[in-house]
Amino acid sequence: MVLFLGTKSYFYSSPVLCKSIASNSNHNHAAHSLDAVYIKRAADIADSSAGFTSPHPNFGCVIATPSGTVAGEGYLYAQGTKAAEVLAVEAAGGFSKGSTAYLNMEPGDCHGDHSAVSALVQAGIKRVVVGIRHPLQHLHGNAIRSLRGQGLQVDVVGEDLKSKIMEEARKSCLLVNAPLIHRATSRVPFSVIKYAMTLDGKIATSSGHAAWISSKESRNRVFELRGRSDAIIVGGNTVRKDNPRLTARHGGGHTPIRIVMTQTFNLPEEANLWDISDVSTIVVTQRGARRSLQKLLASKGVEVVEFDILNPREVMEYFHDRGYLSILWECGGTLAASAISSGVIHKVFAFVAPKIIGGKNAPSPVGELGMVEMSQALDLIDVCFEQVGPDMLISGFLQPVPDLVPVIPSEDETFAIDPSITPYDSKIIFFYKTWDPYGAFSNFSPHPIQMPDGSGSYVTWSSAHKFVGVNEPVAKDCVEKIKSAKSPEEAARMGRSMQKQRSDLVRSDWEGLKIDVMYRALKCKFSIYPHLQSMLLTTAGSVLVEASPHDLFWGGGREGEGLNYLGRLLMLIRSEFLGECSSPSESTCTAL
Ligand SMILES: NC(=O)C1=CN([C@@H]2O[C@H](COP(=O)(O)OP(=O)(O)OC[C@H]3O[C@@H](n4cnc5c(N)ncnc54)[C@H](OP(=O)(O)O)[C@@H]3O)[C@@H](O)[C@H]2O)C=CC1
Ligand SMILES: Nc1c(N[C@@H]2O[C@H](COP(=O)(O)O)[C@@H](O)[C@H]2O)[nH]c(=O)[nH]c1=O
Repeated sequence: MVLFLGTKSYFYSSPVLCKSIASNSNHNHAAHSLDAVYIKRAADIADSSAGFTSPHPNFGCVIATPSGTVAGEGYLYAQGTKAAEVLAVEAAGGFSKGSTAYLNMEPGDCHGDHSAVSALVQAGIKRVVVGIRHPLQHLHGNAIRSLRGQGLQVDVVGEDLKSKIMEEARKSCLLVNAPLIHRATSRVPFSVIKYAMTLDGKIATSSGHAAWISSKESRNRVFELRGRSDAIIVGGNTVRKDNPRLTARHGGGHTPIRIVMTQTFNLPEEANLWDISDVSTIVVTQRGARRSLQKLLASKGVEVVEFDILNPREVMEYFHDRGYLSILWECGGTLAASAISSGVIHKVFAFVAPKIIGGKNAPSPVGELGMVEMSQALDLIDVCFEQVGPDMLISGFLQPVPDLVPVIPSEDETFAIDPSITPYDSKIIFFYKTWDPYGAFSNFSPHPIQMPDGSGSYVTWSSAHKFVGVNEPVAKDCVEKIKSAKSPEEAARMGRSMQKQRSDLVRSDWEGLKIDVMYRALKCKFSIYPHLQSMLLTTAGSVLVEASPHDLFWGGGREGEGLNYLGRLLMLIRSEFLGECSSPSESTCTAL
């Protein structure tokens, strides 16, 4: 764990202890470290306006002179205000000439406004470092192309600048605009669930009283979280029990709208949420529920939206279509469970107060999820711990922030990989667990192979390849252990754990090699097990996607954010079999 410094953000807050974001490693790429620092700084300042404006793209720009000193900074305050780049160039004045501009995100330059690009060009900026490309398809790459076209050197993190520290810097850029990125890659807004619970895991007493569990400091923090959201949502029971206001009382700025989700419409006629003088309220309900009360609330100015099927996913898709980027769920455990199991929650903020209230029937933050074993628990990613007043705030992601690299191949791309797929008419076959109908496509299927490892010896599991040829006794020992692993899972686990403990033992050319090793292993597997080859051939015309929610390189991710290299290779091999191409791996590998 490491202290994550100097960041003021909705998504990770300072000072915090974060479980897996940063590393203590020596920075091998010294040349990158300054770039990384300034890209992170650009992400930090981009966040400055959040909470005071509706969640919109957050842009920050830092201008550093050739000697590495900051000459100017700027961030976009709101849509339509001066671009971050313009402000930074103005602040840097004459020092801009020959300097480097660091941008957390490629400028949008939408609606014909090219002010960001023009400002950088006219100021004589020599080099631009871009944290992430613009996530919206129609803007993706435009500004970068334009800057390059006008002679500036543009380095995009993750493309032109690759290293561990650059990867961390890039992550800051992804996080600061997570809601926008979600909008570009998903059909639901970015959703955060926040709750306050006692040390014994209760969000209210058995009678339903909850004011207050968390401290004043924590509640002030919630006001800030509200200000960073487009809407706050609660269930009908929270309205009945708490009569909440759900306003962002953080000293001005953006005020989110309030949403109530009720099936029965069994709501009070008088409630704080029906006072829409400062901010509006939308009640979403089941079609036909208590029309007379609907009319009464409508007469007070409350908007009522009826759904044929009222569930969190339908509701989130509806608000996504209405343009909402980010939603804060402040409901009780009943609705929370429903939202989590619908897969619409991306981040959790849990305020834990050092209090014990007890109560067998006192509610907890998340109701029934139907899980029976701890192995089913949802693991949070990038967990942060922060003390807020007397409370502990624990936050983390339930789903990774999507990467921006296009994912499951586009129709054109797929056609190029495998011409048997007709664009516009392709079916997607997902596989993941070995017991799925196409589970044999998984690398964990029980079909061992013997494949040459490049050093004259044979290995069963491709995981061993990443340590092959490394002249270190531990690496050699690891290769031997992986070779004798009982199952592919065990081999993969050993490989992962060794890589985690001793990343220096992974062969230096592994990144460039792993796709080829996987290709050869798959070609071998599907060559020597005829029934697997037949199964692969029966999928001709379909897109194959490994539905791994965790592995964003080999798998397709939960929401299609993964690169799906396993699926791509299988499609390639399928088309080779269909075209009766042969490959050397067929003759050099065997079944066990
Ligand atoms: N400490 C904390 O952070 C918080 C504590 N609380 C406390 O929690 C208690 C209320 O918890 P809880 O009853 O779980 O309240 P919820 O906020 O989860 O409300 C549940 C209600 O949501 C509505 N709903 C609509 N659609 C769905 C759906 N698909 N799935 C589930 N619910 C749906 C229903 O309303 P309807 O019945 O109207 O149809 C349901 O009864 C109160 O005592 C409150 O004080 C609440 C929020 C935060
Ligand atoms: N009890 C509890 C919370 N409860 C949440 O806050 C809502 C009340 O908001 P408002 O009326 O705007 O002050 C309430 O309905 C519930 O959603 N929040 C917290 O941060 N800490 C707490 O201890």
